[in-house]
Amino acid sequence: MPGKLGIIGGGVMGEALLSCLLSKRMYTPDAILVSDLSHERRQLLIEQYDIRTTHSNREVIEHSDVIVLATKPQVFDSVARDFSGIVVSESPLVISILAGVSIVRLEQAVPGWPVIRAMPNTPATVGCGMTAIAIGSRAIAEHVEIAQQLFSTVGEVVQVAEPLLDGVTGLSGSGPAYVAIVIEALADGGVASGLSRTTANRLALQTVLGTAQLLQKTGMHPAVLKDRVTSPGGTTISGIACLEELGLRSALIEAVRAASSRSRELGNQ
Ligand SMILES: NC(=O)c1ccc[n+]([C@@H]2O[C@H](COP(=O)([O-])OP(=O)(O)OC[C@H]3O[C@@H](n4cnc5c(N)ncnc54)[C@H](O)[C@@H]3O)[C@@H](O)[C@H]2O)c1
Ligand code: PRO
Repeated sequence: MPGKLGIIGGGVMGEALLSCLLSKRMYTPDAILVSDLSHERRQLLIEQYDIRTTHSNREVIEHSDVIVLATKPQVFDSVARDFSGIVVSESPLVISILAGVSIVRLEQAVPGWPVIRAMPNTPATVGCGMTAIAIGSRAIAEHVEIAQQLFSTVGEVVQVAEPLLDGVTGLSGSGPAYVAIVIEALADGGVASGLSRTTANRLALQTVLGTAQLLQKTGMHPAVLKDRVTSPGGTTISGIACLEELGLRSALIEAVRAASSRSRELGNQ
């Protein structure tokens, strides 16, 4: 991908994108400028990735062909003010990963510039991310191509209509946290059954990874895989009966719904 990349907000997600884009050689360190208000974050990013950083969002805006907004949604109004009055010869593409902040609000903040909203997730750090993008009214095919290229470097990409991004946020955006809890809890179960913590962690992690890969590689429906593991009168059905009684399915459904609705709420603030 050509040109200069600017990232406003070098926190968890800004760093996740940055580290994978560098390791996949999509950008060289000298083509990236990151702004962050935190001196500690800037120092860490310089030491870790040998990139340039600044405290000034305006410097990033003036420097970049593609600008990724990666601050918390709660500080969006302040970041939006940094765009006002900036004159550029060619409008940069603005890609926002902020949960909830609508394309309309983004387009008002960057008058005349193309905007794309994206919802990536933290496995992007290791090139296994899942990102959904929604296209703003001023973005043309060339901008969509840039966003597709950028996020396909860090994992998979789907395009959705903007109203669906709240559901995406509740599922794949927040999902790594749910899956991490599942892995931790499976390992706890192993420890409760007498396994060492190290062995239990290893078993839990590889079980989740292997199951996901099996489903992905074969295209098998999850219910079919569940049935294949479950012998009549065997061990698995006892475990499944327990999960059903304690409501794992509805807990996960409600978790995705609650996170999606919080994403909508953040957008209305
Ligand atoms: N963490 C995730 O899993 C994830 C996934 C998808 C999308 N997102 C979205 O990414 C955004 C960032 O989330 P995060 O988890 O990386 O948060 P974070 O708090 O780790 O990072 C935000 C960074 O922005 C900096 N910052 C604060 N105000 C600033 C300002 N005015 N100008 C420049 N920098 C400023 C902070 O110092 C911090 O380093 C959020 O909008 C979130 O909705 C996060
Ligand atoms: N992390 C962000 C949040 O919790 C958005 C999706 C994942 O708000």
